[in-house]
Amino acid sequence: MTAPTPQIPLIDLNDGRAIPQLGFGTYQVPPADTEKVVTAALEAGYRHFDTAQMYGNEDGVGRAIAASGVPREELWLTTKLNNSFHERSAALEATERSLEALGGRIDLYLVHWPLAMHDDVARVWEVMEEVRSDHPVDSIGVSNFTPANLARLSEAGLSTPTVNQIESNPYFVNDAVRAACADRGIAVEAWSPLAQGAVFDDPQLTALSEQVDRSVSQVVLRWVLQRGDIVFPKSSNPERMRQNLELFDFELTDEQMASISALHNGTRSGPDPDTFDWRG
Ligand SMILES: NC(=O)C1=CN([C@@H]2O[C@H](COP(=O)(O)OP(=O)(O)OC[C@H]3O[C@@H](n4cnc5c(N)ncnc54)[C@H](OP(=O)(O)O)[C@@H]3O)[C@@H](O)[C@H]2O)C=CC1
Ligand SMILES: O=C(O)C(=O)[C@@H](O)[C@H](O)C(=O)CO
Repeated sequence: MTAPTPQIPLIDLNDGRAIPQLGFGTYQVPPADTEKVVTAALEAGYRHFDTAQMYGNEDGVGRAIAASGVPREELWLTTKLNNSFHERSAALEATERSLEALGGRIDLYLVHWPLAMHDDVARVWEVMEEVRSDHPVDSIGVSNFTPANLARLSEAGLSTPTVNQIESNPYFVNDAVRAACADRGIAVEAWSPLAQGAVFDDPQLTALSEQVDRSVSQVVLRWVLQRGDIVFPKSSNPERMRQNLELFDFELTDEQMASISALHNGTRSGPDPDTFDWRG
């Protein structure tokens, strides 16, 4: 039995398409559990899923979707080109594998990490443009791109990515990169919005959650939405999946928003894009 999907706002992309602002993340969902977890998320009402070649769980996402009976046009599927596949022929092969796993169509395909310490980001972006022209890949974007990486694409005369998926949470607001994206008309997707669980130990967020009578998770996710970013929390727990969808019947005041942003202390939950070059 599938729950009615809540009214989730759409964010306009610079290629004329529109993406649901709230979805479901699948990092650290083990491949063996993914079909079950994504099935539970579909039942909770999620229709937008974020996966990646790096996560090794695209097959499970695809199986859950195929078994769900949810019409494909009601879904949004994002996946990401892995770090070891930036070179053209490897990228084309990896894209074919992702398409096969995900049922033949990708809504949004991202360059997962820039690897700018080794490669010219313009080269992988040219490959992404080719993929979009020649494959059932509707929109292309980037992830973990710095302002310098974005500038390199425009200097090379290439198209503007639709989105930049970057770390953003109360401890690492990432506002300089968000501003660079806004200047270029690039939508921001906020990864690890809950700082991979660190927000739950925060006394100030606990106090605010008691004040507004919402969970800490709901308060933080609402903060992300009111900042205008796209977000896809991960949970393997059906009750928490449902809770993370219930974000559209309350609002944070400007003062409450500012108090969350003031928690920024520069602590990342994940790697720094200027140095991360893992190639699995
Ligand atoms: N492009 C990139 O480089 C990256 C992209 N991402 C994307 O962003 C998504 C979200 O980020 P992610 O790193 O997964 O971390 P999140 O910030 O979404 O936090 C996930 C953690 O929070 C817990 N949690 C979730 N909801 C609740 C709740 N309501 N109450 C209590 N605990 C909760 C989960 O535990 P439990 O499962 O037990 O509920 C899990 O431990 C990823 O899944 C992935 O899709 C993430 C990192 C990097
Ligand atoms: O989740 C992702 O999309 C990531 O790229 C990160 O998890 C990254 O691979 C990492 O944190 C490795 O430790």
